Amino acid sequence: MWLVLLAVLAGSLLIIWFQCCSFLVYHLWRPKVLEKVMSAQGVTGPPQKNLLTQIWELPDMEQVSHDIVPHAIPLHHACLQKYGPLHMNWWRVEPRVELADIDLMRKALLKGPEFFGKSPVLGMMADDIFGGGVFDASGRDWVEQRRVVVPVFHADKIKGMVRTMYENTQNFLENWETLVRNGGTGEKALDVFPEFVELTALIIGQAAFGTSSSTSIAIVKLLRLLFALQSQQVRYVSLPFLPMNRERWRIKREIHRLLHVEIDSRRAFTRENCAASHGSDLLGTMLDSNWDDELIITESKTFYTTGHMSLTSLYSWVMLLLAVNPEWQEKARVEVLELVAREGPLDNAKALDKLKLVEMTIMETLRLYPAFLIIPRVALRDCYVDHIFIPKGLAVSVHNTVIQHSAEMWGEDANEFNPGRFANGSLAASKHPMAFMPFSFGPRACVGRAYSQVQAKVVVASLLQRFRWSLSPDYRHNPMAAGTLLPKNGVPIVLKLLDSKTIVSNEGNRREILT
Ligand code: HEM
Repeated sequence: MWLVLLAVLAGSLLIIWFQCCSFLVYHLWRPKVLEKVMSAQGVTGPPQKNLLTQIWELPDMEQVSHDIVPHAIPLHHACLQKYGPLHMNWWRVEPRVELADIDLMRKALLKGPEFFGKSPVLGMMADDIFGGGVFDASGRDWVEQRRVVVPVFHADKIKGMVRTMYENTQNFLENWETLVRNGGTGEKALDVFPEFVELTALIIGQAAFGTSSSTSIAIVKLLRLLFALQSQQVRYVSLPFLPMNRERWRIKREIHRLLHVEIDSRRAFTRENCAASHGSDLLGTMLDSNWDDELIITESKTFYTTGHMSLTSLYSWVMLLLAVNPEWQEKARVEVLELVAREGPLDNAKALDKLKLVEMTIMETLRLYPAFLIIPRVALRDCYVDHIFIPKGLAVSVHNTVIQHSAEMWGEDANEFNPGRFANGSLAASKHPMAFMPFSFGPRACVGRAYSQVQAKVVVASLLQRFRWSLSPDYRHNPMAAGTLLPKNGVPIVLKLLDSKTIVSNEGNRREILT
């Protein structure tokens, strides 16, 4: 009996000892070694700081300024000013090399999956959602997952999704019209941010999983709750008995239950119809690839999240920018109404291709308010980025937003809203063809790029076709990087129905629009 107790005690002590050692190695010794390797190359920076805590306390901006870098990532901004476009910094215990030099950024992003992966420190922030999926994975796992999911979001496949996007958007905006009409005053103030969460959720649910609107919205709302709880957990303390963590696990179980129901019903449908395939959408493709249920659930969480988060932010920022730039709102509306009058409903890819001003507006919004402020990587093995030696385990931050706001790249009006700069396409819009990178580039570039570009045109064109809007006096400007760059206080907008069928065309002539 005593011997058993002694053995258990010794075993426990050994485990604790190992854990302490690995904590010391990975959290104290290894980071310092990495820092030293970089400082030997002349790449230095400030002492260790916890950069992640800052965003939650940021006060609102005094006015609607698009110069968001000093506001949304103030410590990074200050360090870039002080130490230049190549320096060292810390995210919690993780040393990182910060890159804001366009050529180094390009070379880092083009590195293959054998060299660069995703950082475990970032993974910790949203592990419940992304952990193990294509957004988070590295190395071979990532290669296999990406091989399966990329074809589903190929530009040619997206053309077949336009109708789904269009119909869902029209139905959704009809509810907005009813709200305005029922208001009695001819206008209605609405925080559009939570509205776009629902719209993007139901589109990704139907386009990628064939799921009903109510289930898609339920899944996305639970994922948002989970994300918020896990971010708080990183912010405070991670203890299993905290009610916050019990709530986290409850929500996670419920999301998994809902996704299991979807997987089972797709399997049953395929069996009952003796079909050779489970379908060509994302869910069908994953099932046909014989992935196990756990991986399908992880990937489903990834796509429900990526499929709604960035687009919700994009539409909110578009509405803000067009509200404070009414002349651009009017120009883009004329383009939409004229196209509809000529070609009928914008429910097909061919018609959407003709929306040039709308496209320029979307690009300018993504330049000023990109979904991700920094693109993170971690070296999976010793390698070089240009002449700089990057030791295995060192994290790398690519400062895409800094470049997208750089006066050197975009001219003195870099922080102004001017969609006109994209008149000749994104490559010619700045001094460097790579300076516009909201979807990143290289092997890990956004999987949902074509999907987003098409859906954004459908949604923005539909908004312009139905409403004229201005900013509510309640709006408080606070772009905050919480997962994606989102408006911390929402975007309350005053909506009005288009009151006249006659508009001024972009050439300045009055023209009848027959819609
Ligand atoms: C405005 C919309 C969007 C923007 C600006 C955006 C931007 C990005 C960026 C910057 C990355 C990181 C790339 C990197 O690490 O180099 C990314 C990754 C990713 N995005 Fe998007 N995204 C958008 C919408 C979407 C949508 C709608 C989906 C899904 C339907 C999606 C799926 C993904 C996935 C799966 C990844 C991970 C790719 C990988 O690591 O291999 N995104 N996105």
